[in-house]
Amino acid sequence: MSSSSSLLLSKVLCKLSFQRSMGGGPRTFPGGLNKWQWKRMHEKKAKEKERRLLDQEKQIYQARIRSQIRAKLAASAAGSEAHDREAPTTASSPSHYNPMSPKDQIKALADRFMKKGAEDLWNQDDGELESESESAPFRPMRVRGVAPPMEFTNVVSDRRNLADNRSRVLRPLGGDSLNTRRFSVQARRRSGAPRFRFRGNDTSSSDGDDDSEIGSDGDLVNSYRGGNKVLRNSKSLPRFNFNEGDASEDDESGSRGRTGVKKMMSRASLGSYDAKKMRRAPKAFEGDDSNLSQQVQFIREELNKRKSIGHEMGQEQEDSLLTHKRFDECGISPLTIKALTSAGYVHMTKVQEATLSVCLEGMDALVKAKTGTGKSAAFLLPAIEAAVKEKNSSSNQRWPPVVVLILCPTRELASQIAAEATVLLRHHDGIGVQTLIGGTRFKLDQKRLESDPCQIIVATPGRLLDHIENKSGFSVRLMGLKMLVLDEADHLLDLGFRKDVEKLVDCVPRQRQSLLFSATIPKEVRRISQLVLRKEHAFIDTVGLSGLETPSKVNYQLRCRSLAEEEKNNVNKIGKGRGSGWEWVGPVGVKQSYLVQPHELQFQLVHQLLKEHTSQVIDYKVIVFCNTAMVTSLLYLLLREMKMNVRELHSRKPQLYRTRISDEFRESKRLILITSDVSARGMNYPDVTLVIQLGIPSDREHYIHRLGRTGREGKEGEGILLLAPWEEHFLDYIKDLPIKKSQSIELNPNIKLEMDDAMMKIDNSIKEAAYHSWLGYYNSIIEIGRDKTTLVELANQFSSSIGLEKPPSLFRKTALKMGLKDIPGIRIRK
Ligand SMILES: Nc1ncnc2c1ncn2[C@@H]1O[C@H](COP(=O)(O)OP(=O)(O)OP(=O)(O)O)[C@@H](O)[C@H]1O
Repeated sequence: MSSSSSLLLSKVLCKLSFQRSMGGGPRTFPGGLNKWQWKRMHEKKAKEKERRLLDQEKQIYQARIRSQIRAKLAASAAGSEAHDREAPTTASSPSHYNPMSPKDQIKALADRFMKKGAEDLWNQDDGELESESESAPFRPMRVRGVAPPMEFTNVVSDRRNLADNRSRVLRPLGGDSLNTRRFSVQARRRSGAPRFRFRGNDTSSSDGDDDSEIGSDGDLVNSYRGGNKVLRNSKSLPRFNFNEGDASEDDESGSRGRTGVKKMMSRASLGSYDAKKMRRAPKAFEGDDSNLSQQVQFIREELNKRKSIGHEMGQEQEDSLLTHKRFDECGISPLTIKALTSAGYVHMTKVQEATLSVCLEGMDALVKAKTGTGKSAAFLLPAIEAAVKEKNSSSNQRWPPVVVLILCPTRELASQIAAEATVLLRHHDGIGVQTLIGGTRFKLDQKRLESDPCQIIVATPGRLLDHIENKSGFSVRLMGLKMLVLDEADHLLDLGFRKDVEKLVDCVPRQRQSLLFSATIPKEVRRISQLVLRKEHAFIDTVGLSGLETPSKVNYQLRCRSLAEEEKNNVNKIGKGRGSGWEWVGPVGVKQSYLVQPHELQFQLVHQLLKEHTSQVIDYKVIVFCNTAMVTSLLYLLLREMKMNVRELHSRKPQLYRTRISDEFRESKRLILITSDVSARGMNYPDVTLVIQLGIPSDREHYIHRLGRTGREGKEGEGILLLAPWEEHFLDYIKDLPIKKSQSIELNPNIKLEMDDAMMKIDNSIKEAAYHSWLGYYNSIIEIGRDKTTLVELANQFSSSIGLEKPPSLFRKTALKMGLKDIPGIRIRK
């Protein structure tokens, strides 16, 4: 020991003994510092940290200014000279930015940074970065690797979207252009309405079920989802434009160290998709003698021609979910290609095209794509490739390590994904997939894991944790994990599951690839996703500029008809079919509408809607979503009593039953499924013709996912939301979606009598449970649950509408927990 260090040590010991002799608690801190030194050191550290953050903010701000100037310069280069001269001034003009000085701006940003939840530093309050210029040139490029230097803000935005016809006609023929892809971690355009939130109701049980319903004793269990109070602002966020001049912008806007490779799509390879075809200026007139009317006529024709080219191409792209890119172009192993081909997958869907290369490169990704657009295959293919790679590199072990772990929120979804993986793995010997889901015998899982080793596991979080905690060998197998996938990521990161997911993430190696997929990715989830993802991850959003997560495309259905018919009816025609026997018969896609009806009439309304639909659509297949398992059960029994062809599926049913019903519904036509939110996400039931949502969904995301059970793979579908008058406020949260009020339906009084009869036949215990779960569900909704007196009145109306003489009583403890103990109309169980 050197003399200086021994001196220091003796000083520390001396100080300690002095303090001990003075009595009281420890007065020294590590390194022999006293309280004040310790405090000062921390203050200094905090100041340093603050300064660093301010520096970062400053850089970001400067990058924004530079980016703005470049964007303006680029725009003005294409536009007028006058604009060109103004560009640098406009960059900082108050119309685009806050009228603050840069210094104030940085300070404001830094102040906000210190507040809770301020990680998303570039939100709408920062003022517009730049306008969503329609005239901004579309320049396809390829971005590889995003390595942001900062903890919070990393922006690499590729704004190639399909919002306008110009961009639509540019398709990634060569394979490298990702025109539907946008990369970013923060500073992203917000799609819409504020997040509709529940105050309570943990809607997920640990086994991954997704019902919000009463506890096992029939009592109301109201576990709180507190703390999630972040409201989303509906204002759109500005985004950065990338163009040829943006090479340095990547660095400046928070991605220092990133190796950006931009590939310009060759004009030759664009073939008929050359967007410039549309943008090219009309041929110049030569000679001065051409008269003005000729010129006008020429320009008109030219414009019409361009319009029709754009329309055809845009329509072609919109119509098809598939892109031109084939699976055999992207380095997937031949055996997987063989399986894909026999499953009928030749071309990629948009989300697959946008994500596959990134995921195959080993990068972490957060992916948002519409429901029913092939997200499962988009993560299964890289997962299979990871398993193949690992199998080739590792020796034959008796129990191979688990290479890929796929987490799903529900058991049915896990089974469905495992089934899809099995199909894709059919030609790969020695690579297996297994499910670990609740509701099955734990011992059986263990036996399967031992007898049938697998590299890919699809699991619900609760059961997976059981295995980790109770089977030591299993944790060892997880040490070889290479890829973690979260399907329905926003739901898995929501409060109901988050703790489990956090624990699971702690049990797997840090050196892994993580992929998060969902049709909905709210702002909070973007932030929380950092729990799982590396900082350097890609955010891939194929939902596009419309920001509509629902399959709400509006295209034109063309129906062939005879010319004679056309002349007779003089119907509305559009470009392509003009004069050739085509007519425009209106928009198709998923038709969304809502109906308002008091709760006591809603069952009857559902019955009437079902009757109408089943009489009109030959191969009908309908899903009716209820908010709780017990209301699902009641409606099912009621409709069954009324001789409708129904099935029920919710978390109160045994797993074997659930699997059987799920399989039956998948295979069938002419069947109605009454279900709770266990079927809301990810379930791929082909050809669902109608989705009815009974009552207010728990949030905007649930509405979208439930609706997404219809209109899959680009097919048509219909969604109807039934609301009570006091539930109409929910419409504010989905006002950006194309949902329209439906014409009111006159209810048949005879059906009412029939329904009352059927209701009488249902056991009172079912109705009581339905009442309890109804009360629990609505009590958890902030807007309704706040006014307890009204809530209880409404619940009592519901109770009498389902044929209960008086409202069922509650346990005192439950009433207390729900804040309903002294509310008039609540009966307490003695
Ligand atoms: N490349 C492809 N070619 C043809 N069909 C495909 C392709 N990719 C996926 N599909 C089909 O599209 C359907 C929907 O796929 P999938 O269930 O993966 O959608 P999703 O985006 O995960 O939906 P959700 O958001 O509801 O979970 C499935 O029937 C699947 O077989």
